[in-house]
Amino acid sequence: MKLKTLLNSCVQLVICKKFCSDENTITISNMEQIKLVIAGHIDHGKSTMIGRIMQDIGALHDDKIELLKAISKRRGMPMEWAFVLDAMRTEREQGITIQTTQVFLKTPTKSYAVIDVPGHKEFLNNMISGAASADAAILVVDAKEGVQDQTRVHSYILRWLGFDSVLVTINKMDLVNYSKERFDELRFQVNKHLKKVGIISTTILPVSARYGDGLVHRSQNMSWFTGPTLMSSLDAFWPKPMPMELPLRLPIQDIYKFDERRIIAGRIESGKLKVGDTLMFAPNNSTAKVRSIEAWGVKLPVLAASAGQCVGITLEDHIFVERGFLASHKTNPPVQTYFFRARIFWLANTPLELGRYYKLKLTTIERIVEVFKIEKVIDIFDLSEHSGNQIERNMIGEVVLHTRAMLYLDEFTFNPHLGRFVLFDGYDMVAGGLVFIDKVQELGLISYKSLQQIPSVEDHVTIENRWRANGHKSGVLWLTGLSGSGKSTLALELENILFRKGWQVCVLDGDNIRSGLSADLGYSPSDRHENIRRVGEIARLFANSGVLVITAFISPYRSDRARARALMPSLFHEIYVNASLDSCKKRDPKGLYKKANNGEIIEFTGISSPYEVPSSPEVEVNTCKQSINQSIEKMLSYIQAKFALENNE
Ligand SMILES: Nc1ncnc2c1ncn2[C@@H]1O[C@H](COP(=O)(O)OS(=O)(=O)O)[C@@H](OP(=O)(O)O)[C@H]1O
Ligand SMILES: Nc1ncnc2c1ncn2[C@@H]1O[C@H](COP(=O)(O)OP(=O)(O)O)[C@@H](O)[C@H]1O
Repeated sequence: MKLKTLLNSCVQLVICKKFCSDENTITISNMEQIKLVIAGHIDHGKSTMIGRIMQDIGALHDDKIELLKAISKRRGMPMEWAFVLDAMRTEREQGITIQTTQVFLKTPTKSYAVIDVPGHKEFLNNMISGAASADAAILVVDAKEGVQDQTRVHSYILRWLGFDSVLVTINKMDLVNYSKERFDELRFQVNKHLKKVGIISTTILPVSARYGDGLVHRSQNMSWFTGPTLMSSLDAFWPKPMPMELPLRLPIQDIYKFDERRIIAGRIESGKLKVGDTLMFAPNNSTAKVRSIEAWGVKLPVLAASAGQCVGITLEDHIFVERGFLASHKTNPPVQTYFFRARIFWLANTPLELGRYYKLKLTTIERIVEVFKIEKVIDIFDLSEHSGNQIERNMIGEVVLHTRAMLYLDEFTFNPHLGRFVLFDGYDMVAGGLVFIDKVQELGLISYKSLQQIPSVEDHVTIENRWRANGHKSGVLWLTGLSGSGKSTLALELENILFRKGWQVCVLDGDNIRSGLSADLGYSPSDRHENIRRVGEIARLFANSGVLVITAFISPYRSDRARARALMPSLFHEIYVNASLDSCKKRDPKGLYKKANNGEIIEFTGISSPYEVPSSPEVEVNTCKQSINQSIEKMLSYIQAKFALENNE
C-alpha cells in the first residue's frame, strides 16, 4: 500500500486543535465512532438486521430500496434486507461505506462501524487482528430456534475477548406470533447460557428485523414489551476510551523513501508519541529520536500522535528498522521472550498437535511458533476441561508456544493490542490467541526477558584501551558467499597471517558453530535467520573485547546481514566471496552439491534455497578469477587501512 493511502485509510485523520499546547502546532486525533459487532448463529438474522436498520434510519436511497424489492421479487421472496449488504459490498454511497465485513453508518447523533460476522473465523480474525476490536456486541438469537451451536461459540468468544455485557436480540418474533411467553422462555434460556459463559450484564430485546419491529421504532405487535428499542439501547453505548494511557506500541508496517526522507510507517496500537521522543525498536533495541511526524494535506507541523492512528515518522539517527519491528519508549518496553503462555481458540478441522509448527501473526510481527506444551483443553459447549496432545475444532487450549526468533509482546490483560494474535497453517487461519506471560519463568525454559529487569553492564575497560593494548582496532569481517565459494579457506588463511603478526584474531565458521551453539537449527529461512542472529551477537561480543573477528557463513539473506550490521554499525565490514554457482558445484569440497542435486539435502543454498548477493559490500573478492593469494592480498590491504593503528593513535 502506498504511504499516503495507508495514512489516509487506516483511520480518518481529523485535525483538531483541542489538545494543542501551541497554536502553531497540531495533534492528530480520531473521529468518535462506536464499533459494533453483530454475532450469532448462521441464519438467525444478522445481515437482515443491518439492512433493515439502514432503511429505518433513512440511510438507503429510494432507488436502492426499489432495486432490493425487485431482486427479492425476482427470487420469489418477500423484501430481503440481507441483500442490502451484498449490494453494498460492491459500491459506496453517501454516508454508507462497506469494507468487506464492516458497514459504516451515520445517524444524526452517532457514527457506527458495524462488523458483520459471517462465521467465527471471520469473527475472530476481525476481533483479534485488532482491526475492529468492538466497543459493543449484539448477539442475535432466532426466536424459533433459540440458542444454537454458533450462539454458544460466539458468546464464548465475546467473553473471552473481554466482553462482560452484550445486547441480545431475540429476532424473528413474527415467526412465533410475537409471543410474550416464547420471549420469556428464551430470555431465561439465553440468560442461563450467558451466565455460564461469564457474561453477566445483558439487555434482551424482542425484535423482528424483517418487519422492523423493535429496531429503530417501537413495535405495535409487541405492545407488551415496555423496554427500549435496539437503536435507543445502542445510543447508551460510548466508544471505549482509546488506549492512550497504555505504553507506546507502534508496530512497523513499512519503510518508505520519500524525497530525502526515510519514513517509518505504522499504526499506533497503544500509547502516544511526540516529536523529540526517544524510541526503542525491538528486536534490535536500537534507539533514535523522532525528528518529525509526517501527515498529508496539513500545513502546520504535527507534533504528537496517539493510539488508533496511522503515522509516518522520521528519525534523527539512521538505524536499521524494518517491517515487523516494534517501537516503544525505553522506559516501558514490551516483554521480549522465546516462550509464552497463550489461550488459543482452535478453528481448523485438523486438530492442533503438540510439537507442530504454525505461523504466528501479531500486528505486523510474524514468527514461526512451535506448540511446546498443551496444559489444558476446554470444551466450549459444556465448559469441561481435560488434558491431551491435541486441540480439536472449536476448543480452547491453554498452551505454551516457543519461537526461535525473539518475540515481543504484552500480556493480554495488560495491553490487549499487543496481547492477541492469530495462527496460520500455510495460508489458512487456524486459531486466534491471547497472550498470558504469567509464571512463564516457572516453566524452567527461561530465555525470557523484560528489558526493564536487565540493566546494561558498563565496561570499565574501554574498547579504545583494548585497541591500544593489542596494537590494532577490532571489528567483524563478515564473509558471505555460496557454499564452496572459499569463505573458510580465506578466513583461515587470513587468521593465520594476522595471528603470526601478533594480532588478536579469531574465526567463527559455519561448520563449527552449527555443531555446537546452533546444533538445534536447520536450514529453513527462519533457522538461518536465528543462526545469523546468534553469530552476529557473538561476533559483536568478541569485537567489543578487542578481537578482529572473521566470520564465514553463507548468510544468504540480505535482511539477516543487515540486522547483524545494525548491531554494530561501525564495527561491521561485509566481504562478498563471489564465485559462480557452476564453479562451486565443480569444487564441491564436501560433496554437498551432489547430494542436493540428488534430492538428499533439501533447502540447499543455490539449488533449492536462495542466495541474495550483497548490494554494496565493503570488499568483494572473486575466487573464480583471483587466486587464493590474490584474494588474501586484497583483504589484507583493506584490513591494513581500516584496522591498523597509527603510532600516535
Ligand atoms: N541445506 C544447506 N544449505 C547450505 N549449507 C548447508 C546445508 N546443509 C548443510 N550445509 C552445510 O552448512 C554450512 C552452512 O552453514 P551456515 O551456518 O553458513 O549457513 S547459514 O549462514 O545459516 O545459511 C555449509 O558450509 P559451507 O560449505 O562452508 O558454506 C554446508 O557445509
Ligand atoms: N581462488 C580460490 N579461492 C578460494 N578457494 C578456492 C579457490 N580456488 C579453489 N578453491 C577451493 O575451493 C574450496 C572452497 O571451499 P571452502 O573454503 O570450504 O568454501 P566455503 O567455506 O565457502 O564453503 C576449497 O577446496 C578451496 O581450496
